[in-house]
Amino acid sequence: MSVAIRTIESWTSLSSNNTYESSWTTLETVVHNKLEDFVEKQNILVLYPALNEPLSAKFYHSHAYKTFRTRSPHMIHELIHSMRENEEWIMKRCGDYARYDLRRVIWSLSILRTEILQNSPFKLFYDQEPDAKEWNVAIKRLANREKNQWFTSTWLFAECYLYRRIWAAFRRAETLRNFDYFSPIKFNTAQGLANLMNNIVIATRGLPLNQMNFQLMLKLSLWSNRCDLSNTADPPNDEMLQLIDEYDKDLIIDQSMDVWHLLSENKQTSRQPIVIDIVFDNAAFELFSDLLLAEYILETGLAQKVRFHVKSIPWFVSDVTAADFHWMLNSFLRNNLVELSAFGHKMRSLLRNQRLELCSINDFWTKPTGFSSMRQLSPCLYVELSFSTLVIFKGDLNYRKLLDDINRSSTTPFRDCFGGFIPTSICALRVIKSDIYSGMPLCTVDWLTEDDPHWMMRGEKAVIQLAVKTSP
Ligand SMILES: O=P(O)(O)OC[C@@]1(O)O[C@H](CO)[C@@H](O)[C@@H]1O
Repeated sequence: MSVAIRTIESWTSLSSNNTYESSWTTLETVVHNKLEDFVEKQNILVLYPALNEPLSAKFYHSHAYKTFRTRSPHMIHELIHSMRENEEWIMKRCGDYARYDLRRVIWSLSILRTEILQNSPFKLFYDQEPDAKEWNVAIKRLANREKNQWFTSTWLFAECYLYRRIWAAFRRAETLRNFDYFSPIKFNTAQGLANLMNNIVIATRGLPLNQMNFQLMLKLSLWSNRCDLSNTADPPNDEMLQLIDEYDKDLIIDQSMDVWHLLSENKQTSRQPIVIDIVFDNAAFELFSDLLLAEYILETGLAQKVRFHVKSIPWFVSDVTAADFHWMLNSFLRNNLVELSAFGHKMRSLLRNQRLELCSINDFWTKPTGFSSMRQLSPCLYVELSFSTLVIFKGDLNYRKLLDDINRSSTTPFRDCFGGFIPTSICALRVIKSDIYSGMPLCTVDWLTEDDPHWMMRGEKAVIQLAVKTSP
């Protein structure tokens, strides 16, 4: 969006003979015609996503289309800007030669940006990374079906490919191969929120075990998903904790009570130590609120262990990597704010006595596939999850992967959309940021869309959904 705004501004300042209004109208027509050209040339269908098909940018009225037309090119533009702006800082971390490597990386990123805007075919990976072969097989398979371009392939494949390409550009550079290029934005955001996090720590000390408090912690973790850094960059509200009840009006499906019943009944009956998994989404505030939820679950005996899952490479801008996790923990430990620092010490001791566990890195989480293929592609991970009482999937992308990114009718029951993926009971905490749904009340999506065709991209509405795995 802001890329378009910049173009508009520079154009209007050049055409000094025109009034602002007429230049604006002329420009709108130019932009519109250009868009029409693109739509026609690239065979974009001026339709909403087709039912029962995977989401794809080939549908003009879709978030996928918007992603590759504006969001992703803008994200790359911002990344280049951030690399330039942080050059000195990067050189301090990665050595003087990083200056030259940065030039090459920026050049590769600009090419990537152009490829998206021109809807070019996907290129193969020529790097030595263990997953390169697998990616190339998948790309060649798509090429055979003429679906190997940004706008014609599935959205999930293309967007995962985008982040794998960005990673490849940095991996090729000797001094930058282990540098997380999204870390400046993740670290700065987290640092700016220290006071808010400290206040929330104070307000949540010693919360007794009851349904209300459990729902509060679960919902805090849910609404923190509003604060990803790729889609909704708005900072969390200072009064977030106090506003949770008010946010209920935006909670379209709220199964938090069912989650409570599942866990509290399990606490009474289980003879085994109870394990719960959280598949993280975003770093900074969302990660903090997920840690708070884990702490509450352990303190109140709803589980004896909570395991965390992170991404193996920098992903979708703000997804949590192992380095982000450790960075955040250390930043708490070193913090001058007493309660935040005490929270850091508590987390560290829970990790040391293995009541919290950061699971070993698994590259399944960054594969361009939905979770229905986990059993086949990553059987050990599937088995590991099946020992858990509940897996909590955070965020929009995990939700899309749960549904295999297929646009089913919005009222299809949640569990019926998993394509057989049910290692254990599954809870999704998702702020809606894309055009895919399940288990929605009849007509809800139609009514919301009638009021505001872009509601699903705004990250204002949310769902808490649960699929219980019953014993065979
Ligand atoms: O997963 P998250 O952080 O909640 O969602 C972030 C997001 O930008 O990533 C996805 C792809 O762009 C979208 O589905 C979504 O809008």
